[in-house]
Amino acid sequence: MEEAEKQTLDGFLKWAAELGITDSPHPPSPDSHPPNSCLGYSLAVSHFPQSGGRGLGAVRDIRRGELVLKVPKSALLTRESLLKDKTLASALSNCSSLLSPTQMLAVCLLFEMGKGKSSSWYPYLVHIPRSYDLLATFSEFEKNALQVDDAIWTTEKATSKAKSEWREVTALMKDLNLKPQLLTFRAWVWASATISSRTMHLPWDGAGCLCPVGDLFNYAAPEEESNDLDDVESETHTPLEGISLSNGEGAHILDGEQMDAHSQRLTDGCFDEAVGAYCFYARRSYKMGEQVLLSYGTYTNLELLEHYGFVLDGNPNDKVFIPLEPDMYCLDSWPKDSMYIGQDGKPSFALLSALRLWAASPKQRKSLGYLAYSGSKLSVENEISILKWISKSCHTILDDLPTTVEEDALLLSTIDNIQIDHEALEWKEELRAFEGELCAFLECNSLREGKHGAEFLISEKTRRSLERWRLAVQWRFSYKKILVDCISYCNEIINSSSSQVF
Ligand SMILES: C[S@@+](CC[C@H](N)C(=O)[O-])C[C@H]1O[C@@H](n2cnc3c(N)ncnc32)[C@H](O)[C@@H]1O
Repeated sequence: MEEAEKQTLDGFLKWAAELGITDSPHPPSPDSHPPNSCLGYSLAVSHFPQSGGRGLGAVRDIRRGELVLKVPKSALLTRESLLKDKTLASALSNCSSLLSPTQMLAVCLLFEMGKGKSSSWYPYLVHIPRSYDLLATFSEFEKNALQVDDAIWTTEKATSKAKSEWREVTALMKDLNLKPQLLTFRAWVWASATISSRTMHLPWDGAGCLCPVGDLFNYAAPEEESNDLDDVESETHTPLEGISLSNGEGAHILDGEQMDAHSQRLTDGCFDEAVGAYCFYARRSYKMGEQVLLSYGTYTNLELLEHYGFVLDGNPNDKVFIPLEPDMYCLDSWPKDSMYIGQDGKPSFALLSALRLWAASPKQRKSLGYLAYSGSKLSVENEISILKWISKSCHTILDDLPTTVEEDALLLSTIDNIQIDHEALEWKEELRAFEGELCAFLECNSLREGKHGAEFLISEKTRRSLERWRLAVQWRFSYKKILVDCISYCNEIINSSSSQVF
């Protein structure tokens, strides 16, 4: 970390301590001086290049269920706290019924940013990232690099939502005399992305809150997520949404019974009314030096990309939906979004059940339908026919995409090399296999190839575009990998079942 960066970080952690933020269960008594940092007892800010960059590491061994951070209500940046500014409050009061809570918080955030160093939140605001990689920030090239219609459509939807929300608040932001650079669509996307990727759930405010220091926890997917329909239905997509893990006043560790009750829940941070603070508990035990992670909720990789701007390798909650005809899902009552192929390449319970019924004869359906509902096979022939159908569908999807999973793996490692070593001359050789896509990247970034290859220095803007291109390729790679694994899974079962038939 550079010296200047370290100094502002130290200043921020001191400011946070003065607000009562602490990683210790034994805060100083009210009449003593606040410590120089809110961290140091359980956590420290550190860099984790493989999982989220800046994050929080354990400075001691931490036990599962321990309280690791407490952020008092008064230290949360909310609409309520920012609306203490009278100018802002009066401007917003005229149009509050026309705007969503998130739009209002975004306007409040931009207004506060406009105050610069005179904002009381400045020590915190200065540490919020200045750019994001959420789908709404993707250029046309980056969007097309996703290749899959569903993902492209989700990106277009995210961009058009951001545009229409921005248009709706433009007059208000002009009334507030925001500086020209804070009135732009770029600034709006920044504020919306800050809220999408950093806010935490509050029971009383639909926009949630920005939680200084608490928003430095990087993400780990909730473990042991089952494919039960109950879980599918109870999934939540609120950013960093919390479910109460409250243990009552003065208690700092969840007991075994409480952990059991909560261990399957979706998050490990929540606002605790009894304590009057946002409380973060360790979801598992950590060794000193390990990164302490938070589960923001259950997300597929496309959802992570849309709401948080990253993709998780081996995300246990990732899914691929294959096209189904209406007669395939009208025979039962499974919701359509429960019919998918899981991250391990296995078809979900509901998909298998629906297809077993669809492939059965009317007579079989009548006499053996109950087996399908309970997740059992109807017959070897029925099973082979549906696995063949699934495998063929996966092949069709893969064949329609412009690159293979192997090509994507190669492109990913090439982009990684470019990110590590910006030697422009190596570009051309390494990327020859992806000439079309490379040309589009160069063109979109107003770069041209010289006679020795791509002769240019990578600007900050190009570096960011390269990162988003990488994310798009990483996403499509994990998507295709699921389909490839599903084909192998189906073939394996078909082969072993065929030997039973013949
Ligand atoms: C709440 S912030 C976490 C702290 C953040 N790393 C920072 O420096 O401010 C959420 C953002 O961190 C990054 N992030 C969190 N977990 C990640 C992970 N497992 N892999 C990659 N990026 C992650 C994403 O950019 C995400 O939008």
